[in-house]
Amino acid sequence: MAWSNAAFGTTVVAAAIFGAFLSLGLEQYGPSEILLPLSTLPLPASLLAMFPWLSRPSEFTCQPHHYKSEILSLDPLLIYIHDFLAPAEIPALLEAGEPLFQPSGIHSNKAGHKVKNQARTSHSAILPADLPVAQCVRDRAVDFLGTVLTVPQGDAVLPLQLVRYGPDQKFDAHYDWFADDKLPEHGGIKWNRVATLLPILEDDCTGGDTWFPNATVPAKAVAEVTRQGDAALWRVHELGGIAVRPVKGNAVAWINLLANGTGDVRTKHAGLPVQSGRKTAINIWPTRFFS
Ligand SMILES: O=C(O)CCC(=O)C(=O)O
Ligand SMILES: [Fe+2]
Repeated sequence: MAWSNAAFGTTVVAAAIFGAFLSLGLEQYGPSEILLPLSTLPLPASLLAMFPWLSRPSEFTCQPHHYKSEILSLDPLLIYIHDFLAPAEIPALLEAGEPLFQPSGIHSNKAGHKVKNQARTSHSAILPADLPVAQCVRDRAVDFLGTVLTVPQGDAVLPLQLVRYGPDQKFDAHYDWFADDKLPEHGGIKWNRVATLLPILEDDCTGGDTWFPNATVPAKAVAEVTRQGDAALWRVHELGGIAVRPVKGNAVAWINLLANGTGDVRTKHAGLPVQSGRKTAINIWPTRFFS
């Protein structure tokens, strides 16, 4: 037997500790969410030597998704996605973004430069493209969009951008797509945003709805949300269209480009001012590059 008594003993103790953590984790979180809590526990050095992946907090195992989607508006197409984010993804994304927030910009020219503008007073944090949890969310967005995207043949999802609003901060009505003559360039290649997915990370706020002034919904749906009152996920806006309430974990998705590749003016939207508290969302922008 090549194993020494000491090595055997260490292994048994380590396995026992690992088993205890595992059962604790399973009870509290269920099998799919165990990796994140485990990686935050102080673990003995012998255990870390045997399972080095436990010591890397940036590691993240993609969570199985449980989202449900429903169409909010056909004209333009707006899709509401319940539980787009898995619960363990939310703190991991916020933690990664926290040190990276800067005043949000607006694209000013074709070179892709951004400038500050009073129309957009939020803060944004661009997450590293190789952040494991961001890759999980990005891959889910690609799956969700199905045939809308051709990844990797020409389309891509840009690094996720967190966007955060405090009191009185907002983003006035705008489009996420660029007009043909204003397409930004990356390394000399023009690009445009095919679609937008906007999942919510923090909803502890009043105000902060995402308003789609051109969205149309059938009268029966309006009657139903009116009946639901404050519990409704969206409301009819006094100036037209619908305003979608920020709800942690849920998302709204829409398609920015028409089939002919030009921008859809019906997708105009605004991040209405947060009145109190804080709202944080993710801009997921599946992007088409024109070679
Ligand atoms: O925060 C919102 O509700 C909208 C954000 C948005 O439209 C954007 O960042 O492009
Ligand atoms: Fe937008």
